[in-house]
Amino acid sequence: MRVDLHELGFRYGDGPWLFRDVSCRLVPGESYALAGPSGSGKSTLLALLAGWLVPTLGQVQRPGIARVGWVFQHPVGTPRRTAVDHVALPLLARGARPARALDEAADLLARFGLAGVVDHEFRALSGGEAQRVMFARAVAADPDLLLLDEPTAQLDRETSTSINATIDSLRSSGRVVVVATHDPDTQERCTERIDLSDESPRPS
Ligand SMILES: Nc1ncnc2c1ncn2[C@@H]1O[C@H](COP(=O)(O)OP(=O)(O)OP(=O)(O)O)[C@@H](O)[C@H]1O
Repeated sequence: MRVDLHELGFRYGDGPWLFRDVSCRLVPGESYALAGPSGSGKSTLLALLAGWLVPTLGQVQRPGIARVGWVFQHPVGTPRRTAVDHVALPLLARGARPARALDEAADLLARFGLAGVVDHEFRALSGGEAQRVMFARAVAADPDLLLLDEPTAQLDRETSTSINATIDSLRSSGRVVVVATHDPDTQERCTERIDLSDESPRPS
């Protein structure tokens, strides 16, 4: 199980190149901080890793990756569905019984510091809470490749620290984790860095 990027390049239409010649191998057990200034193409690279966009140049190969989880910076949920229902859904899809799925979903939400909003409707959540609900939902789906877009941008320091610890434990549980982030603490906590801002060395 791995993700291979071969001489990857991308531009939207005939716009400027966001990046070119990105080659690296992403493996389980590591977490990759995708760094670079605003507009450098971090979210675009996540979309390429997810297979939602087709590279302009080069290739993305994902041998052994069956499930991809992607947590957006500005998540969209079902407004009147509760937080716990959002997280229970992938557990039900994986065959859990309803009562068990709800219990597990509530436990996951507690792990993300959301015990207090388990029964709140999605539309009543703050931006940071909504994103963490979707993070918990992505984890519930047991992804091989987990893509996170600015997971700490909307959080206070204490919650960010806890999210960074969660990212690290997901990494060590044998998934490929890629985090687009401006947060120096998240970048520090990740085991590898892919920098879209310059020609700094990239993991091979
Ligand atoms: N669908 C699109 N069509 C044309 N240009 C786009 C499209 N999506 C993004 N862009 C442009 O591509 C560039 C890279 O966008 P992207 O969202 O990947 O950057 P980013 O590094 O994630 O930025 P940020 O840190 O602000 O989230 C930006 O200049 C953006 O305006």
